[in-house]
Amino acid sequence: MSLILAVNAGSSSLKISLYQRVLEDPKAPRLSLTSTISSISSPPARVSFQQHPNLSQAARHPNPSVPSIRDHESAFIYFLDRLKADVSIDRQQVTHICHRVVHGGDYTEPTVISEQSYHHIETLSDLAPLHNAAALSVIRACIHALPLALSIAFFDTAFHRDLPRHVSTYAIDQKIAQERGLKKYGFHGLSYAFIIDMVADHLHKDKDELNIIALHLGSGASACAIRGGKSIDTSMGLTPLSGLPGATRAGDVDPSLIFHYASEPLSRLSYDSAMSKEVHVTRAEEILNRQAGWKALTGTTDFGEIIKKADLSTPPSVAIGDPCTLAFHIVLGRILHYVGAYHLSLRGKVDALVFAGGIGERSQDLRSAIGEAVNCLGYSAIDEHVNQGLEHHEGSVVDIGKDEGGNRMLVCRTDEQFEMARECSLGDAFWR
Ligand SMILES: Nc1ncnc2c1ncn2[C@@H]1O[C@H](COP(=O)(O)OP(=O)(O)O)[C@@H](O)[C@H]1O
Ligand SMILES: CC(=O)OP(=O)(O)O
Ligand SMILES: [Mg+2]
Repeated sequence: MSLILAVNAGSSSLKISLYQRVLEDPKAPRLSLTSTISSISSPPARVSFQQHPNLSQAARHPNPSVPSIRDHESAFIYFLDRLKADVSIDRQQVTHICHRVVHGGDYTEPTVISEQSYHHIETLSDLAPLHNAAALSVIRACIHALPLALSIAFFDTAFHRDLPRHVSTYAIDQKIAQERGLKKYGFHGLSYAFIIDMVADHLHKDKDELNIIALHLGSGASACAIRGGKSIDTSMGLTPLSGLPGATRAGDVDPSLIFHYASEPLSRLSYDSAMSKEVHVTRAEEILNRQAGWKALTGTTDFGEIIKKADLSTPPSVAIGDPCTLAFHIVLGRILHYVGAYHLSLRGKVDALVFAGGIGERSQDLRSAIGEAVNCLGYSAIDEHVNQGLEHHEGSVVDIGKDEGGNRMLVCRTDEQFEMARECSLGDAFWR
């Protein structure tokens, strides 16, 4: 039996799933166990560890906190210890390990980790300061613990490889842009690839005829306009900083803001934090990636907490005094900005608006507020009964719209680990 381990180092979490490859049906690897270690960036980290067949049962228990987890590497080592102690799986059966690597630069296909590809990912660390170095620390730990397994990197950027040139090009000197690879790359691609598959299936449409606006809203948040199953625009850019605000990321600001924000010179410095020991980021990147976002506005990275405290009945036109209400409206307003723009990019031919990610899947209040605003564009009104009780609905995609006449409103329980395991299982080159 071949086991595929899929590891997803997000900015605030480490999600790991173990699958069995099914020879007769390689596009459907079978889940054996899954673990999520969340709040890594705002300790104590919380851990869920669920084994098949008790997956949904275990999900109902609160996740215990584990103070010894300080970063992605210690989170992964904790997972390996649990695997050894709690599960009777022979680790030698893990033949393939899939790693989500956020920035792949000009690598647009899944790539076996070698000295050369490792170095390539390392050189891109400055372009994904919350991600690439963390993923590399887990890759090293994996190679150490499971030296015989094949480690493969799957890139978030790959999905956006065919962005139209006028979308991916910044209005700067093109000679410098090309020499240094300064363009819009886009991220959350594994999630968008999964979403397209699941939504096409749900709507009984061919993937290459599917037009959707997808919102991946988590600690990092992005929007994507998808036409004919392909990304035609997305809100993140050269790095995962631009576009929507995130837990600790500012999202779009006037680029000149940073020169007025910091009083000290913005010199290059070696940033030594528990999250990413080796990344060299400028002070500007440090401020905009780690000291901003809704954490800077409210003191918490947890958007669920913010929504609980916000006064959602206050319309944004009224002066907002309280930070949680302000943070909620900033996030809502920026999301609507992209939905409106992408509705136009797709010339109004949109099959569905899709919510995904930790916040998109869990925040009924944010979905309600977005639903109310986009109704004027022909999107179906939200069925609050379904929207508020999503946990009672099984499956990867749930319709939260009231009528099937308008553009559909869907929630997709995205699964980047499954997407990697599927691509790995289908990739003949990895099984020779
Ligand atoms: N009930 C909830 N309502 C709204 N947001 C939530 C809720 N539970 C968790 N979240 C948010 O989801 C985020 C994690 O999303 P996720 O997509 O898993 O993160 P990552 O970006 O690390 O992959 C948390 O930072 C938190 O803000
Ligand atoms: C690209 C990105 O921001 O990813 P995540 O949301 O997992 O941190
Ligand atoms: Mg994520």
